[in-house]
Amino acid sequence: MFGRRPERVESGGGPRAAVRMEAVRKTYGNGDSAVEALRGIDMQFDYGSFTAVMGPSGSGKSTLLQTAAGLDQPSAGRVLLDGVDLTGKNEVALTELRREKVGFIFQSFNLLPALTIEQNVTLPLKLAGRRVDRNRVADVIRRVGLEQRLKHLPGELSGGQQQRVAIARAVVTEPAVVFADEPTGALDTRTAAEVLDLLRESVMVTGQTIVMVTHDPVAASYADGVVFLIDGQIAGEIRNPTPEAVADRMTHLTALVEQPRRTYGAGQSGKRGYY
Ligand SMILES: Nc1ncnc2c1ncn2[C@@H]1O[C@H](COP(=O)(O)OP(=O)(O)OP(=O)(O)O)[C@@H](O)[C@H]1O
Repeated sequence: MFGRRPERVESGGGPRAAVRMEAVRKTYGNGDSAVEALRGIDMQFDYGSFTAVMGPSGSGKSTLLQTAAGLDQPSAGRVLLDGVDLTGKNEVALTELRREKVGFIFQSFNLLPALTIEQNVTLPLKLAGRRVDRNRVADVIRRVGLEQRLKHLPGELSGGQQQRVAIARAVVTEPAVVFADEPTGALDTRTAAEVLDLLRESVMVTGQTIVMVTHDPVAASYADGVVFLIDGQIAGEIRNPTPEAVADRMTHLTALVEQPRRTYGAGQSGKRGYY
């Protein structure tokens, strides 16, 4: 339904990562006020995988997403996006790379209110300087079930419908990876399930790679795997997650984080003794 795309392979013929993070560190500020948001992340997101990123508040999920997407530069280590090393690239080059290789879905939809649904979905193609194939745009909008709404404005749609437009906008350029930041955070349970079904479908049918930050174990269970962060480090992984397994792990991790806070009053930049 989403149309097929050729599998991306390395010159050697093996599968390649849509995103690879090598020893990535990110420090905000300096001196006494420095916060180590990421403390040595080594991981990769394979083509065609759907990964949820979870962790307690302040564990570094947003920072991981921003560095993986080339929205922010690591303080150390490197990020390869669709095989391209982002290290040392200036803002203009990063913007071009993002337009070519990345799609975004946000909790708050972030559609442009004065543009129609069709124009919103077309925009990433125009920004990337690509030829706009109206049939293709219509097809992507049809796949998210909004073909009757092409000429409507976002304000005329429900939250769930707006998020479906955002999915169409994110996949229209056939990006190497879609980053979704709490995509169901503003939706009721049933609408959230519809949106997650669509994300899952784009992975199953077109091999879209998706990295999704979420606080919701049910949302995470739609992914192939869940990566857990604590204090800017990877604290484990679950393959083929169920909501129960994810919730259990989160309860355990949150207890680990809160225990030293209660005992020592450590701040978010403080070193904690649970490793
Ligand atoms: N721009 C910034 N300047 C200074 N510190 C920051 C900045 N952005 C994030 N931080 C800090 O880095 C750490 C990780 O933050 P991040 O937002 O990545 O965590 P998170 O897991 O996404 O949190 P939440 O679930 O609450 O959104 C936190 O201690 C946060 O306070």
